[in-house]
Amino acid sequence: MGSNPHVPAPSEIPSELPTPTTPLGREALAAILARPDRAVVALDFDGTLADIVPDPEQARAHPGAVDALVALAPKVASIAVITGRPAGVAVRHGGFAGVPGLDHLVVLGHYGAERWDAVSGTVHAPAPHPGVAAVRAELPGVLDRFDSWHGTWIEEKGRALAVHTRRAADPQAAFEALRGPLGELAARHGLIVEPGRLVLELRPPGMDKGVALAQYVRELDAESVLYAGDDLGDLAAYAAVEKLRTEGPDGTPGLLVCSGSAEVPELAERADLLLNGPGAVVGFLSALAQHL
Ligand SMILES: O=P(O)(O)OC[C@H]1O[C@H](O[C@H]2O[C@H](CO)[C@@H](O)[C@H](O)[C@H]2O)[C@H](O)[C@@H](O)[C@@H]1O
Repeated sequence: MGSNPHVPAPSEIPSELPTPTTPLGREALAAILARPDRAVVALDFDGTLADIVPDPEQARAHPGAVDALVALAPKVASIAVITGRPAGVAVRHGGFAGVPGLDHLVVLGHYGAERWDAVSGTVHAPAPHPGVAAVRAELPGVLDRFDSWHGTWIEEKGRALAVHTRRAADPQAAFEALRGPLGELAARHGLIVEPGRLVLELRPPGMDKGVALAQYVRELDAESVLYAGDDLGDLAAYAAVEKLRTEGPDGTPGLLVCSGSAEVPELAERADLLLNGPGAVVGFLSALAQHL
């Protein structure tokens, strides 16, 4: 990336903000501070804006999350939540609908296959993949063949099915035991397995958070991007940011934020800024809003 005279030097990052540990991260944060109106802020939901809980139905945005987004929204080009959840579920659990100040929020659900926007309040989505109905019919029988079935359960996601092992007697053993068989089942019906935090999701191929994020950054003609995530499904978005940094004459500055956990070390290794879970992510977004 060439040095841009309009972008402050990374040393000018306010001391109240956590400093990214990488030069590219510091450069990206400086670019966001210099031209926030050209920055896209993209955020994962579970594990990043919402604490991880045993029952996905009980997950809610961190208490300070909506206020932080409201403070940030008028200062940046756009805020997008990019999640593996159905878009409508993330909107409901996040408390994102009808919030003054979040009138332009976008939620890209099912890894980008669905799109909800606050302006219309509706979800746009492609036709369902026929493989999902076939997998729905066979999945209970496949799980019954394994002892690790006890405590595992199926989350019905409409366009996908997720097998959770967090509440199994040995969550990691159940996850490992089921990964192969569920991969075979998914492949037989043209689906893929998306592994996550003690969850194996059987879903249609062709879309991921990286594709969704790159498309959104292009759509907004953004000059910088911040992406925050915590799980394996967020690695595609990390890769998209890494690619955006290298494209074009100067690249698009990108800040990779990790909502850290002991469960997924893979993101921390690639992040520019490691934060201690959703509370710290929300604190960072609030502090960022104050400095824009
Ligand atoms: O892309 P995300 O917003 O991070 O969504 C990924 C999956 O999140 C949910 O599962 C995770 O959170 C649950 C609630 O805290 C937790 O119980 C589970 O162990 C985690 O894997 C959700 O249930 C999935 O459908 C999402 O795909």
